[in-house]
Amino acid sequence: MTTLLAETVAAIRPLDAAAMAAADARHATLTKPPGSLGALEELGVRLAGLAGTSPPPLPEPAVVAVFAGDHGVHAQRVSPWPQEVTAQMVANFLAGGAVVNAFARQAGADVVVVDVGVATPLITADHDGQPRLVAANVRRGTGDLSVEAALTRDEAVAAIEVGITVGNDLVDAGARCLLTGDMGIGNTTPAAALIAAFTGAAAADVTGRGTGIDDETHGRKVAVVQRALALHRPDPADPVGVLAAVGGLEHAALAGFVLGAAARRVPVILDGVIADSAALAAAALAPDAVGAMVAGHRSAEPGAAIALRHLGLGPLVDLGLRLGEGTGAVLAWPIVASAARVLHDVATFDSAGVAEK
Ligand SMILES: O=C(O)c1ccc[n+]([C@@H]2O[C@H](COP(=O)([O-])O)[C@@H](O)[C@H]2O)c1
Ligand SMILES: Cc1cc2nc[nH]c2cc1C
Repeated sequence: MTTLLAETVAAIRPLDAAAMAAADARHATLTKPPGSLGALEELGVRLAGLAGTSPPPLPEPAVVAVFAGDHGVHAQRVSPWPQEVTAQMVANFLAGGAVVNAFARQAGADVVVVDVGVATPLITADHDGQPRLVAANVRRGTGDLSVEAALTRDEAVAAIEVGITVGNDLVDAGARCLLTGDMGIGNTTPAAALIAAFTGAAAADVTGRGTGIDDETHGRKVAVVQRALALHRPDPADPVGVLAAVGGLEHAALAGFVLGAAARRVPVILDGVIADSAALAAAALAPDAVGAMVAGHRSAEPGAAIALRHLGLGPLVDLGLRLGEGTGAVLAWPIVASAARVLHDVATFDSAGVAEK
């Protein structure tokens, strides 16, 4: 391990039990039947444990970081879309025209785009006031994981450290909630391989329809994931090795982004299956990182639910989304903020003069 990754992992600590107990006790005094906010109560308590204080700080401002990369496994025809769409969508994010931009404007979140592994040099116009591009390309696309390692170990570590650095820089600039986003044609294939490697689930159970593929393509995609697992025999006790063998540049960067958030004790809202697969790598590197994670939504991709179950996280939103870009995380952010705000704003039975049962 190089210094930044090792330092970041070493800085990740368990949730603060005293702050959690204080938030729990405060919930009991608020003008609502005990437990009536369901999963939001557990979330508010967890936010307090992460911050080490009750009530926890409001998770704002929020920034969604969209990590973009390309995939050698695209050559196996696992996605119906041409690889150039990755770079073209990066340009669309920067121009403010993608779904994540619309959702972020609606919610009041900022968008940054990170080129960690796009195959072609990005030609982007200067759009005043629009999302920023972080140029941090580690490699112009991965190797084809069905025939070779996707990345070298050094490249995997470099991509993880891009994610840590992006997270640190955003927190230094004032962000108090980090949201994951991804863009990469073909990236649901390495996501499936990572989820199989870290959870032990079968390739057929974690491999889905991605952007929308027919039965023949899906059969080929399952076989590709099986072949990759048989070829590399990834060892979940060696998370960097797993990311290098069957991962992707954006998956590795997202793992680092999650670790960075956990080390800085800022909540990180996971988007879809790509973030969920990266979160498994982050949890394997630092089990206490799970305390900082919030499952924004349950992607329609079948590996997502399997990954979230392995992490012990329940999704906040379940709308059948399968877009990526950070869209599900942005939709979940106001729910996360509401869980924190309850502990700030809601009157107590005493102060409001409401009778208890
Ligand atoms: O977020 C998800 O769960 C999700 C599910 C299916 C597809 N995607 C997005 O679609 C692209 C990958 O799909 P595919 O079929 O090319 O592997 C990539 O850009 C992802 O952001 C994302
Ligand atoms: C158009 C398009 C937009 C996307 N956003 C995330 N993944 C995507 C894949 C495609 C194909």
